[in-house]
Amino acid sequence: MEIAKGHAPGQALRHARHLLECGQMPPVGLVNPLVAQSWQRSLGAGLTPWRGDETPHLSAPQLSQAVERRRELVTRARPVMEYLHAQTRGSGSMVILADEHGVLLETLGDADFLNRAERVALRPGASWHESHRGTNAIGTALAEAAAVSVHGGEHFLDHNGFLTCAAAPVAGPDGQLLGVLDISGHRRSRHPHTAGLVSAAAHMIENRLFEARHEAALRLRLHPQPDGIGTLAEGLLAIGSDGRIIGANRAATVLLNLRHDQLGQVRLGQRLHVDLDRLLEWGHTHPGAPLLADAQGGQRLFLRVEPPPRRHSSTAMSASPRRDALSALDSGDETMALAIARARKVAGKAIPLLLLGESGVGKEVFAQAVHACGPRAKAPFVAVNCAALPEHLIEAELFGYAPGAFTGASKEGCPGRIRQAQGGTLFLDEIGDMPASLQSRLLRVLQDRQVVPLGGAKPVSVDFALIAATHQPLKQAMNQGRFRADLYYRLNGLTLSLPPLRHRSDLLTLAARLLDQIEPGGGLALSDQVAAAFAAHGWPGNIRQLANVLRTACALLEPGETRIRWRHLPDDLIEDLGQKPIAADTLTGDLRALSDSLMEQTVQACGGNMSQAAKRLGISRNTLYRRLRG
Ligand SMILES: Nc1ncnc2c1ncn2[C@@H]1O[C@H](COP(=O)(O)OP(=O)(O)OP(=O)(O)O)[C@@H](O)[C@H]1O
Repeated sequence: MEIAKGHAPGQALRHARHLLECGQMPPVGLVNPLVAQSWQRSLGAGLTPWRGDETPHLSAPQLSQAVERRRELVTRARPVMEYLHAQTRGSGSMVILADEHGVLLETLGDADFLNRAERVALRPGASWHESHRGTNAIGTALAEAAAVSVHGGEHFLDHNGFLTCAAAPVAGPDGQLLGVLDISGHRRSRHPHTAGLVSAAAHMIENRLFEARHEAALRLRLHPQPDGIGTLAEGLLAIGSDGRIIGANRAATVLLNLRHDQLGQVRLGQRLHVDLDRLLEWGHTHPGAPLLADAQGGQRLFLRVEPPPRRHSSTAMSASPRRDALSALDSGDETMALAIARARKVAGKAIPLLLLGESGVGKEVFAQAVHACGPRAKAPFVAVNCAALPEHLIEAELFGYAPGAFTGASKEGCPGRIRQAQGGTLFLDEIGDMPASLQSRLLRVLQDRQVVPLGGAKPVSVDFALIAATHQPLKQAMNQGRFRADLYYRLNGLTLSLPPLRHRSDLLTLAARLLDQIEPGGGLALSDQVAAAFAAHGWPGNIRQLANVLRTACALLEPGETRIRWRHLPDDLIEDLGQKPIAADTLTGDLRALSDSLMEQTVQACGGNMSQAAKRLGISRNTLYRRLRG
């Protein structure tokens, strides 16, 4: 740690000490700035190079209390200290663990290099705080919260000049300084690698503390290089069941630009572009394999995912089952859950599915999920919107045509959508709008499992699963003669009605899932007021409308903002929501009154606890007080 300008290193230090002993601080540059600052602090504490502040040794009960207070640190540090001791055996040095006050808790090693008085000073219970012993590696590492080496005359007290010491602080998983690890020996035994060894060992202890603290959580190991994972340079993250980062080691805080005081507040998605469900799935299906992810700052990091052990399945996250496309549509509504269960039973069987439901309830999404969960998943899913095509084109679109079959037809011909679905699933959307002339042709295809392209004589065999959908009451259309009865019965192997959004009991869960799809892991949520208004709204456009509203709202969020509030909603929706306020008996249609009333209700629900209510509402306590005062 010695530096010298115009002096040989030893000379510079001797000169600096001479000045110190004459009561002067040496000029800048004569000793390492860290040492100079520490000397300054030592003088400020009233010490002189000849006299420390010899605080009494802790008594045995006091020492056992101090050890008890740092039991976790001592337990995790001991094997690492033993390892260090093995590495330094025979070098005449000691491995020392001190607490955050500089009190020695444990020592290991050869004390032969010490005389009797010195042995007492390096026994557990002694304090090496800077204010007692001036500049020394343990005290100065604590004061600087950084790894420090102090050699010979750099020690403030003259009588410690025979020592060479290297120390590194040890922080807990929440960044709190817990203590310091040190190797001290006779100055003759100085070794250039000691400082690095101590720092690496302190990291090792920190990682052991981290793993012990977060053994039940989802943990991520990260590094810019795949080979860096598993080394002391790796970042460690612990993720809570709600997706928040609850623990990070020093390397992870640097890699993710994270402060320890942000732990528990920042969500993983705010630092890494990853989806929590996907991470968990990866961890289970690819144990040990690194996954590449982009950090917010643009850096690419390799992650190793360690899912929480299964025995801790009480947390929501670890309990989350691996989901396929159909169960991903189940967010808690009973009617949907029943539809999903029934669809799952017929997926892959030669039973046509007819999906009924208002526009935007997710019929096509449902059909895709049925396809994805069946044995035809690897073959195409082909959707045809029967209402969107002019009548004369539907025929060509569906059945295909031979080369030059009609004016404007391409020379190569066209296989048609039905043949494109070969082996997979044909989804006929808005089947209720299919012209009568085509209904009979479609019926023939379904009966014969053959297609005759327009202008072609030869029938072509086809094999596909059929799912049809309509927002029209198809049975009524059949009864009124607008839809062929025989086709109706061909289509409806199993009819499932998907509920409109206003009838779904899981609207808010669905909204939360949509938000997570829009910004995976971003921790976006509706404010309580908006959530309450959404839950009471009629949603004529169903999930399509909700998804669009949320997409726009997310685009309007300010950077760092995660709550969707009134100001993020389109004016026409706010009007609609205002016309249908929730709890109509207690509220007027006025939005201000609506939100005031919600605030009061929330305060009541929180038993008058304003902080809790403010947190739930996503506003500051001051705003809540101000609004309630009126
Ligand atoms: N479970 C869901 N999760 C996420 N988004 C969904 C879900 N269901 C539907 N959506 C979205 O809602 C929109 C409408 O879905 P879809 O096209 O499946 O509805 P539909 O009932 O077939 O509508 P239409 O009858 O008008 O064709 C799409 O943008 C889709 O992405």
